[in-house]
Amino acid sequence: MTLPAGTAPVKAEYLLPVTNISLRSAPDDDAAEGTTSISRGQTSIGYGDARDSKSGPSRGRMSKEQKKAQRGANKGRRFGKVRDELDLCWRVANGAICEYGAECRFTHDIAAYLAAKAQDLRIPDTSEISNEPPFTPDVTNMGEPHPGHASLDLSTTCPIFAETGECRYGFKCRFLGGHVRSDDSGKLQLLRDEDKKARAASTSREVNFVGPEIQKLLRSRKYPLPISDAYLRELQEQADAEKESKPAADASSIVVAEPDQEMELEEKQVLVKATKPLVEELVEKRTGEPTTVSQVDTPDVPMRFSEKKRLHWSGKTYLAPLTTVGNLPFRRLCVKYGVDITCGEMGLATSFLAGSKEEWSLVRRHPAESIFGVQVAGNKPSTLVPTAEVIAKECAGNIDFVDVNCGCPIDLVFKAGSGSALLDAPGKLGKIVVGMNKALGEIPVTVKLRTGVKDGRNTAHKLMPRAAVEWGAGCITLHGRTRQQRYTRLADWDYIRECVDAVRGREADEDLPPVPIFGGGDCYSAQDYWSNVENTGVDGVMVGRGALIKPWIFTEIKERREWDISARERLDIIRTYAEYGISHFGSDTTGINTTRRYLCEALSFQYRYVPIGLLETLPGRINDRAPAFRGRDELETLLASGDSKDWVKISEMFLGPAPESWTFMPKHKSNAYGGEESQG
Ligand SMILES: Cc1cc2nc3c(=O)[nH]c(=O)nc-3n(C[C@H](O)[C@H](O)[C@H](O)COP(=O)(O)O)c2cc1C
Repeated sequence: MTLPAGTAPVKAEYLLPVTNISLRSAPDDDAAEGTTSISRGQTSIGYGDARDSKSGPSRGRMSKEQKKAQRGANKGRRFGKVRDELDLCWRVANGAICEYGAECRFTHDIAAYLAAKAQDLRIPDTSEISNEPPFTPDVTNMGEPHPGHASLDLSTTCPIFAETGECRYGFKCRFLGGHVRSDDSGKLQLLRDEDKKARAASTSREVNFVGPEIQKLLRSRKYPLPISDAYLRELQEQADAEKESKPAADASSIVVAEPDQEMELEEKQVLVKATKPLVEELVEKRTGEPTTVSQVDTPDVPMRFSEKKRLHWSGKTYLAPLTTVGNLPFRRLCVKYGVDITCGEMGLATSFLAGSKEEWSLVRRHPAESIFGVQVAGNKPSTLVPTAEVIAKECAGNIDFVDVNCGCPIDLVFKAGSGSALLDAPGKLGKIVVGMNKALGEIPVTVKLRTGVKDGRNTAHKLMPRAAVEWGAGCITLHGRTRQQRYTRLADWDYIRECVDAVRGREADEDLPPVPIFGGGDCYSAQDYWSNVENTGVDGVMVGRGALIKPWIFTEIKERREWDISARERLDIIRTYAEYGISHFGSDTTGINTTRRYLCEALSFQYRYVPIGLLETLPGRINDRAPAFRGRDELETLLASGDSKDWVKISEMFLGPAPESWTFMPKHKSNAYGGEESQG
């Protein structure tokens, strides 16, 4: 049988009978990039929030394309919290005394709370998993029920307690039986493992908690920002001076003007002045030779470029920043499978400065993430530079780089002049990168670009040499697509090679050592990875969807092999994700169901993997559409299901039954679980 071009070459024996042969509907990665994010509060627009958000354009005001893009997508994705029936006071839950006493609005009655609480959970070991339905044992069967408290299973293991020697969820934990015992009087006591606690302090504790006090200071604009203030004053003074001295400007000394670029002449002149001392410092640092021009730095800007850390990233693997799905548990999973560099989800500078709790949660890092950065988006120095300064101060010692998003394609971000709009505003971008470099002290600034805004009008080859040589970017990543281009067309790796050449040429002219350059787009196998490195001269490939669909891709890349992973091994990955999710989101009822939601988001990518053992030719390709196929066993078939009800079923193997009140709204209406969408 001949399959249509662009179809994954699945061997005949795995294809479903001819009458059933249909291609799976093409996954919409544009929608995924644009609509996966949860609403992170009013001040915040994540990659996906733009269209999910109430503040997005009304349908009446949308363009034809916007309306088309929305068709079939779940616009108002909201994920409510699932709570216990009785709400136990947090202090009492941790064995402490609540100062509010009888006035507290939460219950202090532990026995009553436990009587109403859903029963303990147990995450089955993979050795208990079979390849046939029901696959996992009934996790609601309790191994060792507590004689006095029916909801407690003394045989269970709490992933947080097992890792850190204590569980911050105390009596609220859904694995409570794993860290509670009755004392002689029959009273329940929470357990602690002091040795493990001490050991875990450096290996398991997440870092970069920016708490309510700092958030409040930011909200009230009382957070001190001396470096940003000095830099912004400097820019302002230069702008004023330029205005006064008009038309004295010598246009020949000004940075290359692009006919289609929106930057004003004045703005460019300011940039030239503002960046000059920094360029000289950089040249001196990278060549070891003194420059001829004066290089006195602004006295109230303490950090000099010469103190910047250089990034030695050549040969390292890099997981792309991925809103919603690139959360901490997922990044940790990719570290387990070999990734070296991880980057948090995009956060908005304005939301960081507004003290948004949700935005500040994006800077959290797991100690397993050995090279970790935070990504910010914004449209001007006056928001991005202060954001960098706060990050440098609050995350000191726990952050390896800050990345500027110059690629986000979504309308609300683009129209505000942020994300990919910066590709057409080199003057502004230069001021942003230079200012952030100052504000960040020794922490490097990196930039992530698309090739350009419009098809046929690439700009990256002009921006990248300037970012490397003039603005002091510590690393550049280039996604080989324009803003306009959709994921259905392949990334332009030839152009990526041109951009690498342009940077290397400029560095050679200035006698500067190379900054690392990562290319990105469509990498789905070790073969893709290494051929892109060899053919284009990039230092590495940033992997996005390839890692979402097959988180083990980093092992393949490192070991230069294609891994015919079994369904059971994949289930092991899912189990690990569930454990990491609980560690991060919490082991109480709310945390379990938040983990379930993000696990389902992860599965909404993982189901797309067509096992390579089923293919006629290797390697698999990311853009191939899968015909309807069955796996080598029923478990493999289940893992290939695009039905969100199956993703929930898989989550139930590890997280217990989904509560009735729980809903999951995937990106497409057609397969919503639990909500109205699924019923109508
Ligand atoms: C679901 C999703 C979320 C994304 N979120 C971000 C983001 O927060 N910041 C960013 O710079 N790029 C984001 N991107 C783009 C990726 O980082 C990457 O550049 C792009 O997917 C191309 O790489 P790939 O072909 O390997 O997926 C996102 C992409 C997807 C599919």
